[in-house]
Amino acid sequence: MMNLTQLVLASHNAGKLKELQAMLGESVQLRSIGEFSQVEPEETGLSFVENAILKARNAARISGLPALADDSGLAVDFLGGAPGIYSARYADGQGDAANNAKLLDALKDVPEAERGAQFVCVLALVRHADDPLPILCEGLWHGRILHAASGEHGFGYDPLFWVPERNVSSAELSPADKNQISHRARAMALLRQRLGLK
Ligand SMILES: O=c1nc[nH]c2c1ncn2[C@H]1C[C@H](O)[C@@H](COP(=O)(O)OP(=O)(O)OP(=O)(O)O)O1
Ligand SMILES: [Mg+2]
Repeated sequence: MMNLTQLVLASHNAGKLKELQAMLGESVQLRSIGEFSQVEPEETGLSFVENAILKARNAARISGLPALADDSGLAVDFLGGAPGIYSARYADGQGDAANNAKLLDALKDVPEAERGAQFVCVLALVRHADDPLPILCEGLWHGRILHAASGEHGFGYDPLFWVPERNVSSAELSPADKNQISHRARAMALLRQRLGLK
């Protein structure tokens, strides 16, 4: 269907590259879009799907390679699904620590039972920039927002995301363990099926 030995990953997030490459194994080499351009496209979509497609098309255009994009984020029940597609920009571009501080503050007096949240991941694969039929796969991961950060692994909101099936924060999971159960792992399992990868 396409030459899948090399894909460009339409992401400037090193954490995603590491996780996705580990999930794909050695059969497919993920090259970072950072090899081709440092300019990040504006994520103007209103959904994870739209932003994933937009990033994938942009990377395919720049690199000339088939492109995989990951648009993901954290949807918090008490906040009506925010920060959602705006997760990376929640604290106006000040980065992960500021995003986490803002989230803790927004949930300051919210009781345990109302702290439910889910990580969302949409993967989009385009064969070329104008591909009329992108492959789309999504994964969700349900958990709860902790009252304080815990753990050193992962990236982004991982230190605040309590994983009920393991009783630890997602930043306390080993990378291998997170890659078995995360939103990204679920989306990637679907993508592998779609591509006929073992
Ligand atoms: O497994 C995860 N563990 C913790 N946090 C996570 C995870 N997955 C997504 N997140 C957070 C990070 C960021 O605040 C937002 C993604 O935003 P998103 O625009 O998709 O990615 P990004 O800007 O970091 O890199 P890029 O757009 O170049 O792929 O959700
Ligand atoms: Mg982004």
